[in-house]
Amino acid sequence: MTPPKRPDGIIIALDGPAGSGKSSTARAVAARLGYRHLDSGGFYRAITYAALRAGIDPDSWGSLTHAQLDTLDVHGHATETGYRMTVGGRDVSAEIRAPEVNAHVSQMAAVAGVREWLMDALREAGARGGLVADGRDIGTVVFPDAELKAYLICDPEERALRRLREQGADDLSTEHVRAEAARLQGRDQIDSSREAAPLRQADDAVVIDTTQLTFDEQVARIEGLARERAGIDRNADVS
Ligand SMILES: Nc1ncnc2c1ncn2[C@@H]1O[C@H](COP(=O)(O)OP(=O)(O)OP(=O)(O)O)[C@@H](O)[C@H]1O
Ligand SMILES: Nc1ccn([C@H]2C[C@H](O)[C@@H](COP(=O)(O)O)O2)c(=O)n1
Repeated sequence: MTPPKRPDGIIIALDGPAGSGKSSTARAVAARLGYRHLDSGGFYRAITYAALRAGIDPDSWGSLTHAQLDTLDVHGHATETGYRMTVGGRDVSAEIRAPEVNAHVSQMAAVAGVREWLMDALREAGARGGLVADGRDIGTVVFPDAELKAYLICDPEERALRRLREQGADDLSTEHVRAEAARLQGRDQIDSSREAAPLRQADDAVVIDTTQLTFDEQVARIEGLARERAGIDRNADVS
């Protein structure tokens, strides 16, 4: 097995539709390997939050210039385990998960200029390796040379149920679950049909259907593949 060509370890790319388990799995795999987790959706969310807060009309987002994006003062700060998003120097970890951001983030992520503007920051995070990055285009565009690519899929109603449970929803009726599944599929439709870096499976990705898996099973599966690709045994240091 060829040793990793990056000083801190391999890059693991996790892509897939909304709510398929990417971020939670990426965080857990990173913790097990002692790697950093990059939640790339958090960057798109922080830009969306900043633009809404600045009162920029969503209908004009398509023509945002790099200079305008700079003035939004959006930054991702590396921590021991991942990245913390700030806007205007303030931590916005909670704000970027708000319903208003959920409703608009796919629109922002479809803007080619925004994606270009963000690319350096995302690639910088992987410069030394030792990274588990999740998103929609990580294995296809951001890190096409990632040593391990996994594409997570899951039945829409199961994704909806998991999302509603995560939010502590009282109403888990079929009707409510189906409505949430439709919302998730609406986001998938925008993410996969846009011109700029659409959501799609990389040719060399391992597809993992999480519908029937427990969380621990999917984490163990990816951890195992990562250890194989990094050429290290289970008990050894992965870096
Ligand atoms: N196998 C599983 N069994 C049960 N729950 C799971 C499983 N995998 C993930 N989850 C839960 O599903 C929810 C969605 O997972 P997560 O946020 O990781 O998805 P995601 O793909 O990153 O979503 P998004 O694209 O919207 O950011 C979380 O509450 C997570 O804990
Ligand atoms: N690499 C990425 C990451 C995210 N997006 C889009 C997809 C969603 O519309 C939005 C938020 O992502 P989430 O936090 O729900 O994973 O950002 C993308 O286009 N490319």
